Amino acid sequence: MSAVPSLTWRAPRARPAPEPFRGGAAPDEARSSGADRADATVTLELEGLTKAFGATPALDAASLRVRAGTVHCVLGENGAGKSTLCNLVFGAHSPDAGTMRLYGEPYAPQRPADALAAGVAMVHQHFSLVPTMTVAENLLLGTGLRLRPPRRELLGELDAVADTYGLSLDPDARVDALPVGIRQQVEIVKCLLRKPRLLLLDEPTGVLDPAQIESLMATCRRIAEAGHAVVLVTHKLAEVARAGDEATVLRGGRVVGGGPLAGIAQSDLVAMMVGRRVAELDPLLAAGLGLEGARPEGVGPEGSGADESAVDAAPDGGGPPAPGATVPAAAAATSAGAPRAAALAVRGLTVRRPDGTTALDAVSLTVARGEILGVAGVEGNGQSELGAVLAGSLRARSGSVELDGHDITAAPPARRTRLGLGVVPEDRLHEGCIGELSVAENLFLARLADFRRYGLLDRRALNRAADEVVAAHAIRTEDSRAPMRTLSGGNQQKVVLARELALDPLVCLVASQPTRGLDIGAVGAVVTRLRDAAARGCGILLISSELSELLAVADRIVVMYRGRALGPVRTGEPGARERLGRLMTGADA
Ligand SMILES: Nc1ncnc2c1ncn2[C@@H]1O[C@H](COP(=O)(O)OP(=O)(O)OP(=O)(O)O)[C@@H](O)[C@H]1O
Repeated sequence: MSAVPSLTWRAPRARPAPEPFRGGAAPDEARSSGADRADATVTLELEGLTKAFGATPALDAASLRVRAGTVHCVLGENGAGKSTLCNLVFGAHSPDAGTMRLYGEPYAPQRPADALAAGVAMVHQHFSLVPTMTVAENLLLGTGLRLRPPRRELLGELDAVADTYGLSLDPDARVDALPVGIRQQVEIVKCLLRKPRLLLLDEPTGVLDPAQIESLMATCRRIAEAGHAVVLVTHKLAEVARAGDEATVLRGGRVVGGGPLAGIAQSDLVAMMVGRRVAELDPLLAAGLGLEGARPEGVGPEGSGADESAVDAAPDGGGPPAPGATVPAAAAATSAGAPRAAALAVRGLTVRRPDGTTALDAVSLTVARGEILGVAGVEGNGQSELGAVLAGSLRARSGSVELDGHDITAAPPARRTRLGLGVVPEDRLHEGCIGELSVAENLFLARLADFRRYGLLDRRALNRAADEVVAAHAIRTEDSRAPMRTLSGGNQQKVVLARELALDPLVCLVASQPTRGLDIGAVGAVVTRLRDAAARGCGILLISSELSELLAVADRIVVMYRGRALGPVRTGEPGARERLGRLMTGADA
């Protein structure tokens, strides 16, 4: 284990007096006069805020103060109550007990419209845009019916946002044709157009690429420097370091610590988040958190002997280790010289988008048994389409896909699953699970027939089996019979991963952004499970926007650039990160 990568908190900033939000006046007069009367240095004050969902205590007597002119980070494990806190402030839920004050005035929003009228805007974990409408139509919807400005005015305001924050959008693009990172930017711009005094950002960076994250962090700083406030929910300490002034850490719904970041050591912050002292942070965990320098330069998984001659060089011969064989992770990737069977072979995949542009351009790649092949790239270069074609939800124009020697090019998803293809989709909520079904049903979605007795579903056996998986994967739910939609975002992700990793047989796992939204401990657990699966002979295609994570986990990495698969780059070779960076920007394409 190596030491925690060095990370310095920024010094606290001088706090300028609140001033009108750049680009326009406050939405209503009452707001600014309220602010004048009250303690202008505190934007939001929560006192004893409590919320339970049935028997589940989501937030337990939480108190915190968000000062004007600051970015206040809210941190904690999956299910700690972070989204619940934001939803209470945004009026999406009502507290069971406790009080809120906004700029010193009593504040009790009954619905999001009340919060918006008070100058509080929120970017949710999950998208709230209408996919079949254009960006402009969505933004017009976002302004509310009463104050709906004409399109001309909207375009002017979009220009102002672009000037101030560097976030420019094509107003005529249809939302469903946009990559997820750009969709998230539309959500953010929708909030900025409201000129909020308090912006709540609930894990906004999961779908953003590094440049977009940097631009969002700069946006947070600009809002704070204009005297307003941002509540930033994140699992990434690098973002806390980049943009935060103060932090509050939640665990099990309770505030367990926090304060100005200048006065908190990073190790103390991590200890507060996970509930125990962590002397050293595993580089893999650090990578999952987006901390740069998590792994020494050019050092990949030990002894990686994966074939690096060409993207589509298919190893042949050499069977997988026996299922369940306890091969150390590094050893599975080793077998230097011994060619290994292809778990997945993709040849010449070509996909065109509805607008005629090329999403995949003759992509060929091979994932060997026991290998973790990473797929890197700036968002929107074909990674999503590659994942969708492999999952069977998108048809390629030409090319072929073979799983363990079986042609699955035109196979429906169920046949792919039967043959041993696990899929963790990018959009877990809409494609990975069914919100209205129970956690247990979601965990065994493809295997419900195994629990049939006398033609009926043996729910008791199903729930018992689910309880075991829930415990093994540290999924936070009161009951495995609870509807999936009641789980926190990170816990939904854990369910999808647990289900796909339990497939039998599991020949290949296509995992798109599998650690997105996971807390510090869960990222480490996922990385370990992926390595264990590879050690058992499963091939893993790991599509991730976290280059550090790919460098830490994968044997080889291909880069998607304008629909082409470039590379591969072996993670162990010196200068791997630089080479990948050049491929991602097209410099070496
Ligand atoms: N609508 C709901 N119905 C039932 N339980 C809920 C609901 N919303 C949240 N919960 C529960 O409240 C607890 C806190 O959830 P919350 O979404 O606030 O966590 P979080 O800290 O945001 O987690 P994550 O990092 O995974 O997003 C969890 O146990 C969750 O299952």
